[in-house]
Amino acid sequence: MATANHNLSNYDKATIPNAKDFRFGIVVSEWNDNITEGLWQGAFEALIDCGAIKQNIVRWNVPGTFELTYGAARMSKSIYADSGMLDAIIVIGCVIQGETKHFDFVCEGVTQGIKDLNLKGDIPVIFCVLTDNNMQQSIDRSGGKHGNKGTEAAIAAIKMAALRKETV
Ligand SMILES: Nc1c(NC[C@H](O)[C@H](O)[C@H](O)CO)[nH]c(=O)[nH]c1=O
Ligand SMILES: CC(=O)[C@@H](O)COP(=O)(O)O
Repeated sequence: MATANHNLSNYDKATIPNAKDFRFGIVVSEWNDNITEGLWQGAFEALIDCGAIKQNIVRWNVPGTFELTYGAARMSKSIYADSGMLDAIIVIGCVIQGETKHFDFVCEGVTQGIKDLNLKGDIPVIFCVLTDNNMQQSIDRSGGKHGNKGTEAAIAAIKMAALRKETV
């Protein structure tokens, strides 16, 4: 189903576990920050709406989407003295097609990198990366007419944190 037929901000709290006991890490790319800040806001607000505690949400910034993999890998190894390991990580980026093939390599690199972290690591890493043809498509998906992919990612993070807890 294309995003055009599925608003990214829609969720039913009755189908989502309470997030009050979960710890979340969010790694945010600074490239296209007019978009990534909107995605961050959507994710943060949805986590809080579903019961997460503000002190249990850790944010790190990285220069661009390609660095999200390293940021998530380092964050997954970080022990938070006051709360222990994280329960889920969300990586937030926005890649927009330019004049060259660089778009393809950044998108492929982050996709494979995050996939590998999910296969090899113990903490689920949620892929909140827009890979758009133009800025308008990114605007539409970061709080515009198609909703907010950050919201969608937050719900996925809660559900995967619950799955991880249930399958220990
Ligand atoms: N063009 C975009 C980039 N490019 C930068 C890379 O992500 C990376 O930071 C650089 O190659 C150094 O390693 N990043 C985005 O997030 N979005 C873009 O549209
Ligand atoms: C995704 C990118 O790296 C891209 O926006 C860079 O633009 P260009 O391909 O014109 O150098």
